[in-house]
Amino acid sequence: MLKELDVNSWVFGRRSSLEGVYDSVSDIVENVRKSGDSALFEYAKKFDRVELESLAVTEDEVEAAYDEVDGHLVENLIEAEARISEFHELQRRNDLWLREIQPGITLGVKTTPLQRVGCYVPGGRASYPSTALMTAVPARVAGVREICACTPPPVNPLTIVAFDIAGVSEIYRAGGAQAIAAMALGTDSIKPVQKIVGPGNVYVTAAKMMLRDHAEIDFPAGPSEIGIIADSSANPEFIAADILAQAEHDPNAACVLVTTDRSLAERVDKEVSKLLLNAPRNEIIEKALAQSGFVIADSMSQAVSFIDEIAPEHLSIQVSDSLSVLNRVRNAGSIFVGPYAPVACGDYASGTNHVLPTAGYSKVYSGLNVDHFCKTSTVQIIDREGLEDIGDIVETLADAEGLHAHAESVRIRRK
Ligand SMILES: NC(=O)c1ccc[n+]([C@@H]2O[C@H](COP(=O)([O-])OP(=O)(O)OC[C@H]3O[C@@H](n4cnc5c(N)ncnc54)[C@H](O)[C@@H]3O)[C@@H](O)[C@H]2O)c1
Ligand SMILES: N[C@H](CO)Cc1c[nH]c[nH+]1
Ligand SMILES: [Zn+2]
Repeated sequence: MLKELDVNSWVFGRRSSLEGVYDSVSDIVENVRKSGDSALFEYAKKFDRVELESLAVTEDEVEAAYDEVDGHLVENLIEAEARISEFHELQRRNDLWLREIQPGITLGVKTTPLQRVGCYVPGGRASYPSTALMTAVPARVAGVREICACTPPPVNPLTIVAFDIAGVSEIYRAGGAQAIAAMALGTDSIKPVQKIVGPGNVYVTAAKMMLRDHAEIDFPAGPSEIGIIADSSANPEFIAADILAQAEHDPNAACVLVTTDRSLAERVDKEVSKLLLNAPRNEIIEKALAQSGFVIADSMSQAVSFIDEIAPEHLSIQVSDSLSVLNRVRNAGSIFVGPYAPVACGDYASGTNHVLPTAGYSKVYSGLNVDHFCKTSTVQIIDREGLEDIGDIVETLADAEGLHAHAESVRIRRK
């Protein structure tokens, strides 16, 4: 079931799966640009098989959603929200910090939340109330005033409840590339946003990449991935369970086991086949496993460098000296250390964020956090004494650049 992989060609294949949908996504974007709301109604019928009556979810519908869902589920959502909020509160920066660098010169940084952001919450092959929390809670913690959200119809009432718990002010029934286009370009019903965050399938991710001139984005957060680094001390059943857990998201999901022990790879393979027999989403999993597999490394150092090349969305460390691997590894969206840290804990309830870069992008992007919803301005407070101190440098360098007016703006004050 799991085949041996070549790291380089696997990494290349992961990136190119997005390129395959750019043409169809650009048609969808153009249609939303031209026809706005009516394109959203049309695509809901075509892709989600829903005849929409309206795009916006009303306050009455939010109230009705609470009546529809089991109270026990709501309690669990509230508990998860509290854990996610607590971890994200720790990430908040001071609104303003100032430090006197020398007499007369004080420098600092002022942090300002974005005004209006859009959260995309997937809903094609599964519904994702947890992602409603993961996208909106950091925005709320950052202080964003207007948090709008799009998710494909029909919208699960639990997702509506999760939006409400997280503090979302506007919810729209729109999915896929068309939802991203609507939030980036605006339609009659959906006011454009400054930034779009949230995960989705290849269509959603391609649309985010294409519309970056109109709305800033978090990063490409496409089909789920797990990388596992393991040695002979690892439990093959636990590893197989983690593989299935990410594979069940999407036929384009991918799982890679990197190990120094070939016999572990064989045992994991057997466990995967066993677990698959009772997996309700086995059709999706089998497709995802077709682009998954294992890599045999000669040493733990080589295993770490393979993981760094793969740069997985999630990394599970299943080795005897896990802290040494944690210290050495550079590229992974979120890292799960030890046999009792399944990725599913981060998906729902440890408090960390599950919106993470995929397709090798954890080499350059961080997972979703409070900073994604803020921007900073540097500040300088300079008095006469401070200006006297740095005035010569400014005048000299400005003159050297031939920028007379720059130099003069200092000279005029020092007269
Ligand atoms: N990286 C992360 O942080 C993260 C987190 C959670 C989920 N995910 C991923 O999010 C994805 C969710 O995918 P999903 O499909 O369930 O939901 P989705 O909401 O991303 O996509 C559903 C939408 O895709 C569009 N679509 C479907 N087929 C299409 C086609 N042929 N052409 C154009 N558009 C089409 C439709 O508009 C539909 O509403 C999975 O890949 C999952 O692994 C990633
Ligand atoms: N594993 C997903 C990120 O790739 C997040 C998620 C949501 N629900 C379950 N899992
Ligand atoms: Zn998951």
